[in-house]
Amino acid sequence: MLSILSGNQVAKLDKAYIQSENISSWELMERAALSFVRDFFKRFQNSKKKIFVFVGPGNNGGDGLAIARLIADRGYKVSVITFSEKEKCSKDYVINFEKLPENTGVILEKDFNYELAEDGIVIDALFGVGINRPLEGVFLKAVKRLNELHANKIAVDIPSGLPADELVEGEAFLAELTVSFQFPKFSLLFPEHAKYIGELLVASIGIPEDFLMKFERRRFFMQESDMLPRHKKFHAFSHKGDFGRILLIGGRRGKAGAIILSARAALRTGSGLVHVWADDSAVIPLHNNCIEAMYLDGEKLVSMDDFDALGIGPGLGQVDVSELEGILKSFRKPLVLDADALNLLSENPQLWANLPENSILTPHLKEFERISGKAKNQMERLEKARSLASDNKVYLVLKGAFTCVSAPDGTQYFNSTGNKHMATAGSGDVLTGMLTAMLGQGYSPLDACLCAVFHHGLAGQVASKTKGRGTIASDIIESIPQTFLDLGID
Ligand SMILES: NC(=O)C1=CN([C@@H]2O[C@H](COP(=O)(O)OP(=O)(O)OC[C@H]3O[C@@H](n4cnc5c(N)ncnc54)[C@H](OP(=O)(O)O)[C@@H]3O)[C@@H](O)[C@H]2O)[C@@H](O)CC1
Ligand SMILES: Nc1ncnc2c1ncn2[C@@H]1O[C@H](COP(=O)(O)OP(=O)(O)O)[C@@H](O)[C@H]1O
Ligand SMILES: [K+]
Repeated sequence: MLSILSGNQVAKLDKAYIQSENISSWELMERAALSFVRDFFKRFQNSKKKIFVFVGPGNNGGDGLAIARLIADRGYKVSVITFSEKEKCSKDYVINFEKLPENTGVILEKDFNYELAEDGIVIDALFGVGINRPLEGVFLKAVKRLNELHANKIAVDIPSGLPADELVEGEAFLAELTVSFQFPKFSLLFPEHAKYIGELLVASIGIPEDFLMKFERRRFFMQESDMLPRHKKFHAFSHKGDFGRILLIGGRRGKAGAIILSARAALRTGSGLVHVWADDSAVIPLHNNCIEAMYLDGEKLVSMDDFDALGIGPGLGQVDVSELEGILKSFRKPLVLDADALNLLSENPQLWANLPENSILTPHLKEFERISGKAKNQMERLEKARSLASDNKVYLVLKGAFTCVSAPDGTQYFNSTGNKHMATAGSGDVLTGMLTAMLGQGYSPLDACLCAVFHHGLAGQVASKTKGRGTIASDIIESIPQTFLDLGID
């Protein structure tokens, strides 16, 4: 798994890796620059726009100089704007400065009049993870000016001004694209920083995942390569019982849609048998929209033990707390709690005691706030999520961009799939169905969380390729099978 290191671990990582590989720090910087340039040309190949690279005094500036050289080598017109005399800059900055081709325009800040082409491309290599105070002086002036400019703007490693692990103070570069090296810096995952980051790409510089794990094992960024080993394998003689018999509870008082979405998502995730326990108002919509699911009247339910997994909450409404308490007491395996079930939990904290260990809770930000109180910002929210998961021995799936799965052992896993088009009614119900399906198939709760969250995001990406902002939850469901095909999981 890909670890997310804190900014102050980067220099240590760098040092250990170059020692173990017997390469120079310059070579590692060259790899970073090469991988940036690869992503850069995916977007700007054949662009006639003028390119301006703004470099700071440290290794982020060094990256910028190497990037300027590599772009200029391909015949593009590049200007470098630097703010510091060479003597005050890092070793690899100096090496790369001296390697700049002669046709690169180098402008020292004091000669710089800030008349930049509106239709140019700006590459921000002022500061990376080594920033240790808010921007001020000439750097602040430059970033403010660049932020007013209608040019294409790309940040190297992290938009200058953002600290690697904390919330920004003051000004920062507003990028449309951020190419972060090796792993996303923690602060790039905060919703508060969305406007600075634009699209986020993570560019490998070749340091293996297990090498990163020597430095950090508390925060991970989920990768496609993590999926295959976590998925369950079925064989030629597998029967529908092996694919799980699940029960979804919700869809009460005219809110059938939510539980139908969950049921359809569970079936598309490969669930063998899907039962829906709702009230009478759901019978006709269920039969019309999901003929594969079985309707169940709670009155006639004999034993919960018949089910491999249970998902409860979508469209459940405000049921009596004793009903939820009864269900929790009679089902002793990990289950999935979402939506109204989470609201009941927040209003009736005594229910925590009845939650089976390793259950999965899937709040969005508002539901999470009801459970755990207001948080000042995402950092505080993530800490609350971590404590809630470990104090109560549950998996907490805090939904949103970069959904975070907090495990009972305190580890946090951030999702790398999904996009803004998933912010549509019912997409959370889809996730509940997928999670319950995987639990029912015998995935461990951790594997169910990681696989369901990852595939759910991928399905959103697949759906939005053709539907864009018109993507609806049903499109996400219909795209689930493609995600299994794409990842080679049969
Ligand atoms: N292993 C990896 O992942 C690799 C990482 N690589 C790259 O290295 C980058 C980290 O480089 P880095 O450590 O040299 O820090 P960097 O961000 O350039 O800034 C430090 C300089 O800025 C200064 N300074 C700080 N704040 C300031 C302020 N507000 N206003 C003014 N000055 C300020 C500070 O000096 P100070 O003033 O504190 O003495 C120092 O001179 C990383 O982000 C990535 O791009 C790749 O090359 C390959 C491998
Ligand atoms: N901007 C976004 N980027 C990625 N995923 C998103 C984004 N917005 C929402 N999602 C995903 O969509 C789902 C929305 O869930 P939720 O808010 O519970 O929706 P609903 O209650 O309508 O079913 C979550 O899984 C969330 O991670
Ligand atoms: K930068």
